[in-house]
Amino acid sequence: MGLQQAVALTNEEQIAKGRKGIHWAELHMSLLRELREDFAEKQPFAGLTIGICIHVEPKTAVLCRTLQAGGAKVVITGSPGTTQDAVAAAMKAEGIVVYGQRSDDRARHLENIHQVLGHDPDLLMDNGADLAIKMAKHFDTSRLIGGTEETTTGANLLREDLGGQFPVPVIVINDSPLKKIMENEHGVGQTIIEGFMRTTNLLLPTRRFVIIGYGACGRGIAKYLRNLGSQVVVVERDPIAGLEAALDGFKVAGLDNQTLASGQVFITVTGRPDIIGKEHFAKMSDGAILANAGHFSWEMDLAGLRETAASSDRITEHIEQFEMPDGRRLMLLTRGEMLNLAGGGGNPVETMDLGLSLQAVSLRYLVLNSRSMKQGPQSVPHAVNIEVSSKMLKQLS
Ligand SMILES: NC(=O)c1ccc[n+]([C@@H]2O[C@H](COP(=O)([O-])OP(=O)(O)OC[C@H]3O[C@@H](n4cnc5c(N)ncnc54)[C@H](O)[C@@H]3O)[C@@H](O)[C@H]2O)c1
Repeated sequence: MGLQQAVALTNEEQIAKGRKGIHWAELHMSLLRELREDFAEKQPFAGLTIGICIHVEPKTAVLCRTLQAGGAKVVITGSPGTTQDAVAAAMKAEGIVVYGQRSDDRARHLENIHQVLGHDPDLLMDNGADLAIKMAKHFDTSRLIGGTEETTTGANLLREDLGGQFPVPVIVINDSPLKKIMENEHGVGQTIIEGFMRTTNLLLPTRRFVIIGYGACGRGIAKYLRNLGSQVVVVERDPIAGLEAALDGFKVAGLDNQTLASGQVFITVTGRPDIIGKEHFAKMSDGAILANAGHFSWEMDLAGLRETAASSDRITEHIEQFEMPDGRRLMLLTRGEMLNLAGGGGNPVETMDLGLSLQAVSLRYLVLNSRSMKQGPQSVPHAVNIEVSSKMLKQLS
């Protein structure tokens, strides 16, 4: 099938399209539907504003509706490159305040974060600590009750950049064993492959992948790829995680000359910056494909790649070709943004039902208990994990 011509939709058409996507997600999000009924009755967020930074797409729209049903004013922005404009239009039509659009870059994203914080939120739901760090540095935090943080990257930033100091409790959703198992491993594993297939239209069996980072996400990607016949080499800094990869049957190697020359696809998924740099680009083979599954595109030195390349050319919506001075071509997928979100449909609906229910139940927990909790980043309370896992187990079995 050839490329389809993009046709601009009217706002009404965008709303209708967004609503259909949200409807499909909601049909498969039984945990959030159940919570929505409970929240509608008990109004745990009555009079409160919840400031959110999370990908704007159908599943998070279902979460926003759930919080809205519980009495909250919901103000949201997405992450650069992942906002679905039709979903944003449908959310706005339901009274949710949405900032941002798909074409936003990092600078525009930071302006959107500022706008969300301008609504004086009582609760924060963050994805990459953008809201929390900006609020701690530039806004009055006196009315803040607490917050949640979705990602490993955000938790690292809170713990390292702010030294764990934040004036209210922040529940780190990613620390929940439930999210690690269901979303990071199985959700990301399945959908990074979907993103690769959709953006490249290439065969998986026999293709040589190098997965950098063998945490929950990397483990999922490596295992799903192997199940589909790909050859996988794992690069891992931590010897414990490396040992686990080896025991799971993968070749574990450094990002050395041999790995760089033989790899056909490199996927970063560490949550850390500058994992692949100029010295690595210099040794990759002609046609090597670069993709990222980690939260920020900073895992590859893209500025360095642009600087070194003799020229670059966008050859499809999602593939940019960089011609190096020696004639080799490197192919960057989805601008280095998360491949499963920027190039695919994002994590499977059921995994997000679990992750986003952890968010909703944690926010309710903060409203009821924040005064007795310690300040700063902390794990998901046991009671929240038990409530959500029991419901999910019932659904899946
Ligand atoms: N794409 C998505 O939908 C999605 C979903 C969840 C999480 N994430 C993101 O994916 C990233 C990884 O998440 P996770 O839960 O797997 O984290 P994790 O902390 O469990 O795993 C990261 C792994 O990377 C390794 N690592 C760090 N620096 C390295 C280096 N220089 N070389 C090799 N290995 C290195 C660490 O040792 C660790 O084992 C984070 O940025 C997270 O926010 C993305």
